Amino acid sequence: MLQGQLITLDEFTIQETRKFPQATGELSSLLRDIALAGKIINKQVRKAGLSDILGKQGTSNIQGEEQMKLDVIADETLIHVLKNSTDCAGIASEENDDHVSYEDTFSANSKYVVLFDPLDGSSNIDVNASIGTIFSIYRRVSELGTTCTEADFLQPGNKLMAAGYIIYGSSTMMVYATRLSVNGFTLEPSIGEFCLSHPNIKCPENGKIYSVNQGNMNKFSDGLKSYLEYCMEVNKEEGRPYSHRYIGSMVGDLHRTLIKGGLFMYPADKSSPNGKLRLQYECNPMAFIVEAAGGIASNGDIDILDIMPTELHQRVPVYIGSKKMVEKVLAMAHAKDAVA
Ligand SMILES: O=P(O)(O)OC[C@H]1O[C@](O)(COP(=O)(O)O)[C@@H](O)[C@@H]1O
Ligand SMILES: [Mg+2]
Ligand SMILES: [Mg+2]
Repeated sequence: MLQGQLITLDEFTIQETRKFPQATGELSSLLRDIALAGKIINKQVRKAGLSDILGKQGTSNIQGEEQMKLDVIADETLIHVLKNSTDCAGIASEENDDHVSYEDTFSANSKYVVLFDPLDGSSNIDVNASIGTIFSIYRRVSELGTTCTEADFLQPGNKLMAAGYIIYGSSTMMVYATRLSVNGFTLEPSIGEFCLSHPNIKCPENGKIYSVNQGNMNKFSDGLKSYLEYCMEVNKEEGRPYSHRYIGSMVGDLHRTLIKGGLFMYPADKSSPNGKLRLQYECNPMAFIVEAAGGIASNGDIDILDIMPTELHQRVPVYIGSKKMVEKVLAMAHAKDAVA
C-alpha cells in the first residue's frame, strides 16, 4: 500500500470480511448501502439553504414531534436505498409508526434488518449546526424467506451486529462499530468516497467535558443536581470545573464524547420520566458504539444494551461516555436520591 494512500470504506469492509472465513459479506455490503444513503442525504444537507428544504414539513410523527422537511427526505432516502439493497429484509424508522418489510424475494431471504433515526438533531437543521443519521443492524429472529416481524426490531442492544452514525458537520463522517472495533471514515468530496480517517477509535477512560440540557436542571433529581454542582465546582487538583458543551444533536454530542472523552446525559426528569431519547433508534446504537470503544452507557440502573425493548418508539434515560465519568454520576445520583 502506497504511503498516504486512502483506504475507502468499500476496501476496508472487504478486508474485514476476509478476516472471517465464514463471513458472507452481506453485513459489509449493507454497511456500504447505508453509506450510499448517507452520501445522498449529505448532498441535500450541504445545499439545504438554497433548495427550499429547510423548515417544517407540516406533519407530525408518531412521537408527536413536528417533522422537518429534511427528516422526511432523509427517511425516504434510506427506505428507498435499503429497499434496493439485496441484504435488508426490512426497516424501522423514528419517523414511521410501524416497521416496513420488503416483500421481494431477495429482501425476504436477507438475514438482516435495519433501524434508523434518519435525521438526528432536527432542531439544529435550520441553524446550520451538526446533524446526523443514526443506524443499527440486527440479525433477524424471524425465518428467512418470510416477512419480517416486529420481534425482529424489538431485540436488546446486546444482540446488535453493527451500529453507527453519519455526521453532517464541518466534514461528513461515517463512524461504525462491530463487536470488534469502532472506525471512522471521512467523506473525500473529490472522489465521493468515505475514507478511513479514524482507525480503531477508543473512548478515553476519563474526561473533562459534561453535556446535558441544563435548562432542565430544576426538573432533575437532587442526586443529579449535586453531580452538576460537582462538575462546576472549582477544584484545581481535580481539574474542575469541567467544561459544559451541548450541541443539541445527540450525534454531535456523542461524536465529541467518543473522540475527546466526557459524559453525555439525557436523564429522566419530573416532566419526562423516561427522558427524551429513543431506545431503539438513538440510545442502543450509541451505547453499542461507545461500549465497543471502551466507554459505558446506562439508563441510570442497568446497561442500556441489556434493556429488553417493549415498544418500537420507547424512550429511556441515558448516561453515556467515558467509563469513570459515567460511574461517578451514577454513584453520586444513587447516593443522594437513595436517602431523598
Ligand atoms: O432540545 P433538547 O430537549 O435538549 O433535545 C435535544 C435532543 O433531541 C434530539 O434532537 C432528538 O433527536 P431527533 O432530532 O432525531 O428527534 C437529539 O439529537 C438531541 O440530543
Ligand atoms: Mg434523534
Ligand atoms: Mg430524528
